[in-house]
Amino acid sequence: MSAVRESVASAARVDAILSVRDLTVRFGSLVAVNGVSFDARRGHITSVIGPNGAGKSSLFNLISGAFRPSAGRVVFDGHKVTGASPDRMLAAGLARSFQITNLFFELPVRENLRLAAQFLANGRGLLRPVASGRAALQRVDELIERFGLQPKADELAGFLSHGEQRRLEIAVALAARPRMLLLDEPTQGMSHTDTQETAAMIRGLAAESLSILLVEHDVDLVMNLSDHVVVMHQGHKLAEGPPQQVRSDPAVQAAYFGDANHA
Ligand SMILES: Nc1ncnc2c1ncn2[C@@H]1O[C@H](COP(=O)(O)OP(=O)(O)OP(=O)(O)O)[C@@H](O)[C@H]1O
Repeated sequence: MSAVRESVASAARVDAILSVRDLTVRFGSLVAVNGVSFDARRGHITSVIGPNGAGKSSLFNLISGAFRPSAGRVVFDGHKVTGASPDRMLAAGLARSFQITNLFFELPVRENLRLAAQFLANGRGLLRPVASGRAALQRVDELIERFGLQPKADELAGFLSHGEQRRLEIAVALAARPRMLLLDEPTQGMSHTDTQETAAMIRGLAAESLSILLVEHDVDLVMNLSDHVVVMHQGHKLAEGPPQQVRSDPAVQAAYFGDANHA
């Protein structure tokens, strides 16, 4: 490798908050994710797209620690976190929001946020304090305002609308001040208006230096939001690059947009 290429490669590495290398997961004879490598840069919105069954959710689950890879590694902020549980990932600064899985429906909105701001789970069902009660309450107030949840703050999470629950889910993921947020289809099941609001919210978070990895079906949303797009197809990485470059890549058009047009 030439000196210039080497220094460019090294600059890219310095800027990467998340590096995925040769990540692979097999389910029996099916290789759902097959040797996938990419970097997500600090403060950027990186998105993973691909047609149905491409391996997006499996990749998300591998990165967030829900699945253990058959091979490959995940490095977050310089630390190897391959196969670490979601709780350990959160403690390291990598939060995930996966549909509506982090909410206590029988508790008020405010209490859901307070628990997430004050404690981290340790994977054995035990909670360890990470912020004082006062600091946690301050964080809760910030998040309630930030996510427009003031009118709902004292309602039970189970009584919120679907869109509000998705918003609260993201607020809960952010309560412990992670440096990176993984989002799996954050606008799934949302109205057009809620989708636009969520997109603006994601953009706002990135503008405040939060690094974001988005796994998403909605091509237009991804193309509008992302700094960098990774396209998956049949478990492999098919292409990656800035949105416009990826959109015009003939292999992507054939494999992805062709399929999408006929979906
Ligand atoms: N836990 C599992 N056990 C067995 N096979 C699985 C499992 N999870 C996913 N698969 C298979 O792996 C392949 C990739 O699935 P995955 O859900 O990762 O794709 P996707 O791109 O997220 O698809 P979609 O957009 O439809 O959600 C599919 O063939 C799926 O059936």
